[in-house]
Amino acid sequence: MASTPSPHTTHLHSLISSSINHNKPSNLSFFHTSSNPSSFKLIHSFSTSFSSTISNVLKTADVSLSRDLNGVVSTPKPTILVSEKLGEAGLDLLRSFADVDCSYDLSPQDLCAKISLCDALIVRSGTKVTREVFEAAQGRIKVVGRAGVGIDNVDLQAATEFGCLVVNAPTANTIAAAEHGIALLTSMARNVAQADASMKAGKWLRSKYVGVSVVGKTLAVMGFGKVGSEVARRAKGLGMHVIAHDPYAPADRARAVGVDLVSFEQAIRTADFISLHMPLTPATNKVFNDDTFAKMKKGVRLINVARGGVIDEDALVRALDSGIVAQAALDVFTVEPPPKDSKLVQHENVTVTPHLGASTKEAQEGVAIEIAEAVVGALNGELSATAVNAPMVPPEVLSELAPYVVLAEKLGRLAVQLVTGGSGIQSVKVVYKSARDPDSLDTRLLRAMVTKGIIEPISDTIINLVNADFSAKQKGLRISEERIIVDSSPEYPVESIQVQISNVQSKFASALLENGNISIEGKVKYGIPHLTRVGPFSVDVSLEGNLILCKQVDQPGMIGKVGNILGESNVNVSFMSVGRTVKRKHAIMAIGVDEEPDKDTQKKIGEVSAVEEFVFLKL
Ligand SMILES: NC(=O)C1=CN([C@@H]2O[C@H](COP(=O)(O)OP(=O)(O)OC[C@H]3O[C@@H](n4cnc5c(N)ncnc54)[C@H](O)[C@@H]3O)[C@@H](O)[C@H]2O)C=CC1
Ligand SMILES: O=C(O)C(=O)COP(=O)(O)O
Repeated sequence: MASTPSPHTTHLHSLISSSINHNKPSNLSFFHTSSNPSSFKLIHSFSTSFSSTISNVLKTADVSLSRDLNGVVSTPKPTILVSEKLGEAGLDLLRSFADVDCSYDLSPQDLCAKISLCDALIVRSGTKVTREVFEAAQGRIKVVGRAGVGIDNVDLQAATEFGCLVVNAPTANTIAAAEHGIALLTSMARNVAQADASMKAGKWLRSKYVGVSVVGKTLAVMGFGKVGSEVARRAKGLGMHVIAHDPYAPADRARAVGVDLVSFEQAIRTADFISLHMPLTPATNKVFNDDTFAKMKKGVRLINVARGGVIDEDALVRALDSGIVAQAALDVFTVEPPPKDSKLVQHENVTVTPHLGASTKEAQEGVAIEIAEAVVGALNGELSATAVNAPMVPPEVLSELAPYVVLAEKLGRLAVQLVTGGSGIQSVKVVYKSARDPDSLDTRLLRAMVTKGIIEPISDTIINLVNADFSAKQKGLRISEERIIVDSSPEYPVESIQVQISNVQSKFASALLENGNISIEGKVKYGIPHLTRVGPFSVDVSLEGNLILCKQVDQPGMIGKVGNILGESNVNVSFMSVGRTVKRKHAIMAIGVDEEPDKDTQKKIGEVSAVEEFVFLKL
């Protein structure tokens, strides 16, 4: 039996090997391209190995190492396509890490043609990242970065299905958008744009452009998020009475700004000015329509720096013509740019800007840096704090869960290999034993990794944190979780993880519990994932290399017999553990092996008279 390496080394090795062994040809390996992984000095720091684990979770990086003629290992740079103008500071940051292709104004066809050569795509609001784009990417694109807030131009469902992470830059343009909202509000109230245009046309129309004052007027802020609350704060400074409608905003946040949260109806019935700051979603699509305009105070003034699609634009023209809406100031449109003959744009009571809300120098530099950091981080395998279609897992949680993440995937991978081929897996249960309060144990990562371990060996799909739940659902696989509180140290997040697969046949009957479920259980010991239970049998082997599970009559000499057969075939045993339920009845041998025993060797093991069943499993 091999001696146990130092926990730290083995921990690192297990983290690395998990990313190496589990890569598929279509998803280039993160660390090496050699056929002999052990020939590499792969890891020199914990942070590198840690990032490999995270990459394994996200599989966002397509960063293979290669050797030059002198054998020096180098990492080919990823390629990032930037399809709309981005601030220089962000571009510099991207260029220090990747080959950056700034191709603005691409047609949808050109975008589809380019995308399969890119690892990441950075867009603003002008690029439609459709399902066709993800299909055309042929699995290469790993991250879409939206340099701004609204992600309605990205098909999130398609991104998720293709395992592509979407990140945005949610904070850097908030003030710019709020300032633009206020600029539109005040310039509309005083007819600044119209008066300016008329003067430039040689006119001097003082009585035509008498405006309205804003002080004392009621402003309804629709959507009390980052931009909405900043607009509210500024409007208070102008002496306006501010109310807000937002079904998800906490009342105390509104109170802190001196704003009353009211219902949608109350907001639109009582406001003199209505400013829109909600996202465009199926629920908000055309929420301002003939019906809602009819309920508004006659002469209301409307500002939209959110998304054009929240307004039925034809209905707005009607409301302007009838005088329900006295004026509108619009930065955003259903179709951008709107048609040149748009009645709305041409309407004399409408002030328009070409989607300039985020367009200040300061905001654009900020957004560019924010998105560049998010995209580079994601390509490096870090979980993003601004992920839009994946759970945001704080770094401290992630670092604590790292070895359990590896354990979870290996248990999934082992469990599925115990299922007799052809049995459809429908129901998997993951049981976590932990001393921690179930509410403080975030298991999304672990569940995703169990799912990955189960699905990847039996499908072509690369599973990651983004698409794990979706892929399971697609395959009709129900993954349930149970958390059991145990009386151990809460210092460790998880005491053990058990994976059960129900209603299937097993090729290793000893892995079945009394309830007929295949069950395997593991623990992290000294940072190393271990298999600790197979069905009702206790074992204790480090989850590295490959594994032979062998059930035999519990009698002397069995270890020697099987060990000899493996030795004769030059198969190196790394770990071995024997477990039994009752003395001298049946026992299970769990043998870690470095090489895969050939068919002949496996046959010989099966022929040992006391061996009742055995199975070879790849980790
Ligand atoms: N014109 C421009 O250049 C810019 C436009 N925007 C747009 O402004 C909008 C708001 O951005 P942020 O404040 O940063 O986002 P946010 O996510 O901080 O705020 C949005 C708020 O809308 C609320 N909301 C969701 N559904 C709602 C509904 N049915 N009714 C009322 N409220 C609802 C949410 O609860 C949230 O509080 C987004 O659509 C964004 O795309 C943002 C920046 C620049
Ligand atoms: O951040 C947003 O939601 C915006 O609308 C800004 O859009 P832009 O990046 O200027 O095309």
